[in-house]
Amino acid sequence: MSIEAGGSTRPSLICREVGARYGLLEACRNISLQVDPGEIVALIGPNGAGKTSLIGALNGTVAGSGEVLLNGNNLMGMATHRRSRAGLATVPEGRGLFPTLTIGENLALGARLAPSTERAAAIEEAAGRFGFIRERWNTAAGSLSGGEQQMVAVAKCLAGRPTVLLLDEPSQGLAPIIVGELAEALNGLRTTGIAILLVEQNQTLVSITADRFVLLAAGQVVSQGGRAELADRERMAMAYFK
Ligand SMILES: Nc1ncnc2c1ncn2[C@@H]1O[C@H](COP(=O)(O)OP(=O)(O)OP(=O)(O)O)[C@@H](O)[C@H]1O
Repeated sequence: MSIEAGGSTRPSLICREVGARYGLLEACRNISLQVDPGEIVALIGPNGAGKTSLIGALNGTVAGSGEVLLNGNNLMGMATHRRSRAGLATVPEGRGLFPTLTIGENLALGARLAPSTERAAAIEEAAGRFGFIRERWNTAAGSLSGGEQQMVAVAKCLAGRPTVLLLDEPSQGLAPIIVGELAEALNGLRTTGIAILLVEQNQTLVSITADRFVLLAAGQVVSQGGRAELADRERMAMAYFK
């Protein structure tokens, strides 16, 4: 499926039978899922379920198998930087910022993935999504709070005008009020048509952002569902969240 966003047709992220391995250890296998434009899909599951490994197989930082289809191309087998160029952006668990560079410099680096004629506008747009960014433009990223760093990391990815955003545990270490701000920002990205795959163990963030969830356990998909099931907070909390 694809929708019109910002005047252009956006593709879905389609994963077919994706696996990830570390040598002989198979961290996940046969994962098939789809994230449509403007959709937020939460990848949930207990510690060690294989969520981060799946993200790695998608972006090329972990050995992967299967198909990762975006815009008619199979990204599996491509080098990581080529997958980024193809529109797949990742905010990794450690956030991936350059701590000694300023916010502005980090966004400028992110924008290098956007076509050169679009970079200035892409930076402007990404910065505008988070209130504090403009005010603290010349501040070193490493001196920001955890929540601010998380938002700058998202903005850095957005500056590259990606089609798909992979987010690995963005709420980790953040105060509840900051998680709320992050949720608001993620929900605000729907209108851009970006497809978001959100690895998350924070039940609040998942329940207020995700359109659908995919539940992994022991490296396999054991359940999938929509908002209705996500709303069953108690069952989810008892079974799968920290
Ligand atoms: N670099 C690595 N080398 C070897 N095995 C690894 C490596 N990273 C993860 N694993 C193993 O792969 C399996 C899946 O781990 P993974 O980190 O993907 O799970 P997860 O669902 O993201 O868990 P968590 O929520 O704790 O991050 C686990 O058995 C883990 O021990």
